[in-house]
Amino acid sequence: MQRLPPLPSLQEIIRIYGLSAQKKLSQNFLLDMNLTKKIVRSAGKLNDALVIEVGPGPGGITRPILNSNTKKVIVIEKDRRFLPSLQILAEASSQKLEVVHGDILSTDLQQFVSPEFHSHWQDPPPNIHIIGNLPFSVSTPLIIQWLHHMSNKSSIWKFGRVPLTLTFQKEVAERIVAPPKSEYRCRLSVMSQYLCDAQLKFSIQGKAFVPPPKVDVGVVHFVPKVQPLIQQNFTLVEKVNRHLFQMPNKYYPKPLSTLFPLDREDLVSDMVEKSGINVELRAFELTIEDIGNLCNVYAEIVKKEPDIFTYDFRSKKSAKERRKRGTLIESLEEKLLSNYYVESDSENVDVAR
Ligand SMILES: C[S@@+](CC[C@H](N)C(=O)[O-])C[C@H]1O[C@@H](n2cnc3c(N)ncnc32)[C@H](O)[C@@H]1O
Repeated sequence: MQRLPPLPSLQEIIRIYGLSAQKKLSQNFLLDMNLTKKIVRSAGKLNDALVIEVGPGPGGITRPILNSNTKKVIVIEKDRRFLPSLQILAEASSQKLEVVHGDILSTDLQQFVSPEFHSHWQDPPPNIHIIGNLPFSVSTPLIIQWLHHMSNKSSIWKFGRVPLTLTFQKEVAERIVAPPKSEYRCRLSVMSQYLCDAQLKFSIQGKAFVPPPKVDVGVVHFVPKVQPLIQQNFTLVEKVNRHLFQMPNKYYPKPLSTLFPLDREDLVSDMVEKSGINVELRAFELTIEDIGNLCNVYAEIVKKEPDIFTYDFRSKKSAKERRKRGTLIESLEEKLLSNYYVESDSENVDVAR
């Protein structure tokens, strides 16, 4: 097994290259190698794997990845100040490591996959792993972008059910894995869980980072499901969820009603009746199966009346009317995640902003 030769410590690398953490890039480094090894272990067995690490910074996670008997490692880093120190790792790894300078939000990962790693969607996941400890402002829009790609089997998901191991602000990690009735249940829970098996592996206290962020961090492992639990297109599922979770604590017909113009209450009744879901369930109590039923009925309606899909309850006129009727309430969840969701309903929308 090829291991890295002795190298300067991460602290020394940071000092030698003057790598101060930049606030504008939300750089918080993990220098405790026990924790970086634990993150890498939570990705699973990496023998002979192709690993893509996003946001390597000074290389605290990259080192244990290189020491895990991996075949090829690609790191994608936006801040060019880290490139020389990552290059040292590339040389020490006999060029097993390839350093890419770029922004992960606009990088199509499929370019890094050679045919030997391809597999089919129905097969067990390919030996490709994506790992990253990114700034929170990047990891949330990124997971939404990637969930969208998984749903289309596009980008790197052309080559099978590539798993992800990513860090998030702990509260967001808890939301990703939250079951129905949990106080953390939100649209990110549903969007993640209808497409993936998502597991919160462990948490890391904020104070373990340098400099320490004000919040703790959760490490989440995602494996795409062979069969998504909702069989509708991502944009439609995202729209139904966005409406439901504007008011997670209200009986679900109320937030659902914002999907339709005010004079089309008949369609709300239609959805409730056809889905057969108890009207006394609140949005946060719905299971993914329930939400899947609602999406199916909504898709039927939209097929018959395509204009319904483009109806926007926040247009000036309807927003005013709805405010009067109390169906325009900003929830806490909305505030936390709103920056990470596009407001447009077009199919080709890039969900990362
Ligand atoms: C929170 S730091 C973590 C660094 C390192 N992975 C660690 O655990 O110590 C996030 C890293 O992601 C990089 N980064 C931030 N935004 C990025 C983007 N859009 N694409 C690629 N890298 C990015 C930062 O420059 C920084 O190196």
